[in-house]
Amino acid sequence: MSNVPNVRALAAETLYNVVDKGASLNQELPFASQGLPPKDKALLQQICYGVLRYLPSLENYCQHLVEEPLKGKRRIFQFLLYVGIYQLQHMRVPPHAAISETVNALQQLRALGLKGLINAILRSFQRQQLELEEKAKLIPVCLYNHPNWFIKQVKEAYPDSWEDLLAENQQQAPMWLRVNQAQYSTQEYSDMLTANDIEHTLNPDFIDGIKLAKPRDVFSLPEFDTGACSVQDAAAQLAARFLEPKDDDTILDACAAPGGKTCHILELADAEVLALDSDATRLERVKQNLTRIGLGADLQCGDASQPHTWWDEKQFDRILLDVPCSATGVIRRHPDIKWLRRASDIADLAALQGDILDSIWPLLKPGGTLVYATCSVLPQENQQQVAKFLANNNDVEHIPLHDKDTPTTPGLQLLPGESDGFYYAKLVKKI
Ligand SMILES: C[S@@+](CC[C@H](N)C(=O)[O-])C[C@H]1O[C@@H](n2cnc3c(N)ncnc32)[C@H](O)[C@@H]1O
Repeated sequence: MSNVPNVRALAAETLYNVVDKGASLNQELPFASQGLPPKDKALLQQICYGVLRYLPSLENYCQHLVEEPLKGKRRIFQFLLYVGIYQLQHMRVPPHAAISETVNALQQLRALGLKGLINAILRSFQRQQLELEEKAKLIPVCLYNHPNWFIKQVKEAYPDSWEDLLAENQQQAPMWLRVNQAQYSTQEYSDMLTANDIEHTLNPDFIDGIKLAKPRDVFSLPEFDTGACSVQDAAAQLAARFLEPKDDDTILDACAAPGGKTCHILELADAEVLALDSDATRLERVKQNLTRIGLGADLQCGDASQPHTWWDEKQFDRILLDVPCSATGVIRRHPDIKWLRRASDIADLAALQGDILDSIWPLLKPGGTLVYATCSVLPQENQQQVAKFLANNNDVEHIPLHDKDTPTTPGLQLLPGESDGFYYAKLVKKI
């Protein structure tokens, strides 16, 4: 027996932990990938992402193909079936190899007795594929491969573009770099990439950013280890630019971990930054990121909605509020979000965000700037949140970020495409 773990078995276990047990893919994948050769790591990632992207269709095919649903501990074999069908439907693996490797996974899963059943179901899928696909397309959840509650909310919010948004969520997100302006200009780093034959493009809407033609290992990027660039989506790179940090400013980054935006602020200005986060483990990553780029900030573990527990009563020149959110703008990067989030989470998150915004506002100096940000596409967490804040407070001046940014429909909403889905609003405290 080979000592190399079977990737399909690992994928079935990972998916079972995410979908049935509610674990996050971000935590499960590195764990499952431990010790795998790079090629198998990439395959495991591709299969897990793919199954999560197409989960409702895969479930639907199996409802037609499996006489008795696999329940309890046997649920893991249901996920193995999804892994097999996903390969047959979407990957370039030759069908005989997809089926035999999936059946071989049963050895690792200690269920050789199911060989005949899994083999027969996958072969039935092959025979009935076209018919099953047509049937599934009649059900909206399977046609769009998103949960019903989310389809309904984006349809309401974006009556003209909701289908494009859902289709975009099914794509692989591009890999963007943020050039550390304290070390190189974007053009200088672009030239370094060209000299290293690394294909990429620039976009004037994202002045610190470079989009790679293909994802690659970060350590193959020039001077990555000394902080010349960082991996960060283009939309996320707008936060620090909208904040406009200046040398000697005092700045609060109130929901800072893992620190992408903290680092960007410090790359743009020699400012005094307090990076706050309520999660001590995630705060550790802010430290690691700062160390790599060679810049420093004060780190504080604390709750942004309870400033009296950590604030020294000195107001800040600028505040970045990158609040916890539904992350529905980054489904391309985290397809598990579709299945981990519930409709009821949105109202809870909006209440928490409102609470944080109200609690943090007094910490801003008169004349100071606050940037509110989420990686959500849902108005409840974005425009509606900020419109309510503007209506309830008369010491806030709303600063438009584009032509249609008004106090009743405030902010800039980016939808997934060239960048991730993100929302920004800029507020200044009246003097
Ligand atoms: C969207 S992430 C921030 C990403 C970060 N700004 C970056 O660019 O790397 C939101 C963060 O808010 C933190 N958080 C959640 N509730 C919080 C609270 N009540 N107070 C402070 N931080 C909180 C989470 O731990 C999480 O790290």
